[in-house]
Amino acid sequence: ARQSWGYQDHNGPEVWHELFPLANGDRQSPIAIKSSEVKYDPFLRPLSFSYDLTSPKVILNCGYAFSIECDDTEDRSVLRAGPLKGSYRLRQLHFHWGPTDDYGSEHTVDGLEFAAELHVVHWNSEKYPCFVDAAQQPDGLAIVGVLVKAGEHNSPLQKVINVLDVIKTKGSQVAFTNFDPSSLFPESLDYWTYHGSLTVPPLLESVIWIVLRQPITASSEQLATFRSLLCSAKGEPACCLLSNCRPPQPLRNRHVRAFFH
Ligand SMILES: NS(=O)(=O)c1ccc(C(=O)NCc2cccc(O)c2)cc1
Ligand SMILES: [Zn+2]
Repeated sequence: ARQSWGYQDHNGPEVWHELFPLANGDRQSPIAIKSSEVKYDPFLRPLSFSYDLTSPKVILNCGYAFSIECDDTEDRSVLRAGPLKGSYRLRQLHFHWGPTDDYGSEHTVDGLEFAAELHVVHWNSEKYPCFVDAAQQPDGLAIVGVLVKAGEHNSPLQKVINVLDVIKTKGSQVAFTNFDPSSLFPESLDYWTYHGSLTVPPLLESVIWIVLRQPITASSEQLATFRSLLCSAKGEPACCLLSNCRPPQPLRNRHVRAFFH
């Protein structure tokens, strides 16, 4: 069978459409946010989230990133309000990064690329019975995107970085709990919002994106640790996951709304 997808030339974002035709859809993510073209929407509300420290359960190397997987069998950690109707249950959080500190975010702002990007993934547990079902619906998922720029050491992030050496190879995982995902949020919860998709295959167009305006920082050393993860499994020739960011996709017939003036 054809190689599965990845981030190298032979299986990366430029050829995903061969296996996943949605890649050329009309509400794909990420996008290039142009602040001059966003529209302030007075009906948008402040974001409201409440995360239970014990929701995170494991951290795993899924081959294209590492993700902190949460127990989403009940409504213990939820995101509400903002652009959302109802409440969205926390599922997992993960990062995207690039080969150097000069780029690696997925969303860009006024042409600016950041070093990395955090995605906090939630699904509409009021309307749908599980994540997989919600992922098939236009209002099924809500993902908070946090831009990461190279700079000061990030101490809440260090708790995550400290375990990456234990999940070096694809498919490895380790227990990871007593962690508050909101400890990674910036002080301001100002955001842009638009309707988009998953940024990796299956690229489903089921995401209400909430991109925070204020970036967080991470040190160059912390960012370098991301790149030391392997996309190869144990026993395979080592292949570093140097980059796992998809470039911005056409905006097509979409508008980006701002919560702030
Ligand atoms: N980069 S992203 O935040 O858009 C993102 C979030 C979640 C996922 C994800 O959960 N993928 C696995 C998946 C998705 C839909 C249906 C499935 O059965 C599995 C992928 C990308
Ligand atoms: Zn992501």
